[in-house]
Amino acid sequence: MGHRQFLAVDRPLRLEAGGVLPGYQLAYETWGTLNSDASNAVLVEHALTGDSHAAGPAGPGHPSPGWWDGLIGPGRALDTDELFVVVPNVLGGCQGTTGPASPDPDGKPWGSRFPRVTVRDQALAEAALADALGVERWALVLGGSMGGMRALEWAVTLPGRVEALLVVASTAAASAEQIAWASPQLHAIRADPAWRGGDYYDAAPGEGPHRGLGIARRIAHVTYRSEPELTDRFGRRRQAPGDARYAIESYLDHHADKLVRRFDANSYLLLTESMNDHDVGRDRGGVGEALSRVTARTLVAGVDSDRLYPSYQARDLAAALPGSGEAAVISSPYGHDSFLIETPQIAGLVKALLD
Ligand SMILES: CC(=O)SCCNC(=O)CCNC(=O)[C@H](O)C(C)(C)COP(=O)(O)OP(=O)(O)OC[C@H]1O[C@@H](n2cnc3c(N)ncnc32)[C@H](O)[C@@H]1OP(=O)(O)O
Ligand SMILES: N[C@@H](CCO)C(=O)O
Repeated sequence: MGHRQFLAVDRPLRLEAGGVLPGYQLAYETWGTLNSDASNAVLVEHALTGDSHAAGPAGPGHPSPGWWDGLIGPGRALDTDELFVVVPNVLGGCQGTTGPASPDPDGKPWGSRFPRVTVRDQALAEAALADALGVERWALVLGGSMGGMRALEWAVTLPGRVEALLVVASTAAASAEQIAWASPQLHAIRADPAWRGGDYYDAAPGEGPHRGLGIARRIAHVTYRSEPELTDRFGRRRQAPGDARYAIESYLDHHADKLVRRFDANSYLLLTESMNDHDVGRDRGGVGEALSRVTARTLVAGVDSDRLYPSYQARDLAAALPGSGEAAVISSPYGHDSFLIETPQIAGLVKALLD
């Protein structure tokens, strides 16, 4: 429990954009025990640079403690004395699940040949994990940001398999603004000469497209926080005497340095484009029509200071989801990243939905 496991899926996955993956591996972690009628399983979906390690301390293969540790564990909102909590790493990612850095059937890294993957494909890929674990119907599927997109796709694509749904700081379809913020990030990586068209896996250690990925993370990280928070925390301060950088620049450098040490640039591109492509209404007669398929008990929450996924998107989503009440508001100065920081508020939402 709480250590990384792997599921090998040996059948082809036909992808929405037309490609095929001949097979794939999913990395996942679980906490708690599946009960005899498999009615206590919860699926937790991570965001862009998250992974399967949602709970527990740092350890081998996990440089950081679980990203929703405050939520998952004995006596916590996702009480692992009662619930069986499952967290897969997303398809196309780089933390154990098949992605561009993984070997193709000939044993060479996929690199530029890895097919385009949508959020819908990612949810369907995870259905194989539910099957393998013996979970026909999740008691709850939840996630924030990109994880919220995946949770929503589960509830629309496989409505009979989702009893309750919690979507935090996310949207039914990526907006022009969200695609706009992603655009310079994609360009930054592709403009890095070390990216080499996506086939850089033979580069010496430290010589991959780290500059491009670091620039992408700096741009993204600004959008993850709020303007008042940055003003309060950093203002116009310089980082240190003799350091020409402003403190905010040093902060962004730090987050860029941390990401390039743990994340693959091609996965960043792929996942960013899957978020750009996210639209639950695609080929389903539009967003309203798609959301009308959802049978789960639902709760949607937005963050009042989120400039990347503004809270009106949560309100619109809640209004269009059958049976969902008004969107909940997470009140926080921390912007989009509040879904990772304000765990007591998320815990309240989980409890409200489960009770
Ligand atoms: C679900 C998932 O998908 S995400 C997986 C986890 N997410 C991430 O790692 C994303 C990147 N990190 C983050 O977004 C945030 O750190 C969060 C959301 C995880 C936590 O937010 P907070 O607790 O508010 O952390 P904050 O953004 O202030 O960052 C703290 C770090 O910045 C560093 N820092 C703060 N000020 C400065 C500065 N002026 N110069 C350099 N570094 C600085 C701190 O030392 C600390 O470093 P550490 O994380 O290596 O210990
Ligand atoms: N900090 C989060 C934000 C994206 O939603 C991440 O890196 O996954």
